[in-house]
Amino acid sequence: MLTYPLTGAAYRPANLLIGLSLGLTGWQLMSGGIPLPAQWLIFTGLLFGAGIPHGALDHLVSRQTAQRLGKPFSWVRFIAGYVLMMTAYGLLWALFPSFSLALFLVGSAWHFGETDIERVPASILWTLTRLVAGVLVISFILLAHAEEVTPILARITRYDTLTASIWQTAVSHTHLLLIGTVLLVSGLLGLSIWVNPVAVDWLRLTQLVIILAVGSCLPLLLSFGLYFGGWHALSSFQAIGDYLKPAGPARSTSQRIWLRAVPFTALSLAGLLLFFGWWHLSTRLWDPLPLLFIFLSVITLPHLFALHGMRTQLDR
Ligand SMILES: CC1=C(/C=C/C(C)=C/C=C/C(C)=C/C=O)C(C)(C)CCC1
Repeated sequence: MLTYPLTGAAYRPANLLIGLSLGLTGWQLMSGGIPLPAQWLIFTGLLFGAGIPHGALDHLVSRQTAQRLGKPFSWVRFIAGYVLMMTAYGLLWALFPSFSLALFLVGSAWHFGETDIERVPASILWTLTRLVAGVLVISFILLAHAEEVTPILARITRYDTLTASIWQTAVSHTHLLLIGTVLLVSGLLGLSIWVNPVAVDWLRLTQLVIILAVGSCLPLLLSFGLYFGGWHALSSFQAIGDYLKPAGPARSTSQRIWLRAVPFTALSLAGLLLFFGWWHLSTRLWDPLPLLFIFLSVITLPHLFALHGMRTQLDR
C-alpha cells in the first residue's frame, strides 16, 4: 500500500486479481449469484494456491532472519517452537474460544497492517498506523458480510453471548465504525508521514481499495479469498522473494519460491483433513467454515512472528 513506488511488473499480479474480482462480480450480476460449489472452488484455490503457501516458507524466512542477525539457527528448535506454539494456541481455543478469537483478530490486524504498509520507520507512530490500518481491513471485510459472519462467529465462540452482543453492537454501528476508522487511519498516516516522511505508492493503495471494494459486493468466501489468498499472499510472496534473494544461488523467482512452499503446504492440507475427519466423526456435522478459520488461526500464530522478524529486517 505504502512504500517506494515499485516497477511496473510488480503491479501485474494485483491487476490480474482485480480482473478476477471484476469477472466474478460480472458473473454474479448476470446469473443473480455465484453457486456455492464455485465459491468453494475459487476460495480453496486461492487459499491453497497462495494463502497457505505464503506461510509455508516460514522456515526459510526464519533461517534468513537468524543469518542476518548473526544468530545460530536450528531446524529442530524451529520446528519444536512452531509445533509448541500451535499446540498451546489450539488448547486455548478449546478452553477460551472468545479470547482466542480476539487474539486472532488483533494478531491478524497487526500482520495485515505490517504487510500492507511496507518499509516504514520502526517508530511507535508507524506501528500504531499499521495496526489501525489492519483493523480497518478486517473490520471492513467482516462488517460488509455481517449476515454471513454472524453464524460463523457464534459457532467458533460456542455461542458466547458477550461476543455476540459486541458483534451485534458493531454491526448496528457499521457506518459510524468504518467512517471513524477510515478517518483515524488517514489522520495517523498523515501524521506518520509528516513526522517520518516516506514515499506513498498511490497505485498500490488504489489496487488495495479496489480489491476490498469489489470484494464487499461478493460473498464472504470470495471477498476473504481475494484479500487473503490473493492480495495478502501476493504481497508477502514479493517481500519473501526479495528477502530470500541473497541466500539462494541465483535470483529467487516467484515460481521457485512457490515450489519451495509445496512440502509444508501439503503437510498443512494433511493436518486440515485429519482435523476435519476427527471433528466430523465426533460431531456428525458437516459445515466446515468455522473449523477452517480455527485451523487457519492456529497455523497462522507462529507465522505472524516469523514474518514480523522479516519485516523488522526489511524496514531497517
Ligand atoms: C474472515 C473471517 C474471519 C477472520 C479471519 C482472519 C482475521 C484471518 C486472518 C488470517 C491471517 C492473518 C493469515 C496470515 O497469513 C473470522 C472472524 C475468523 C470468522 C468470520 C470470517
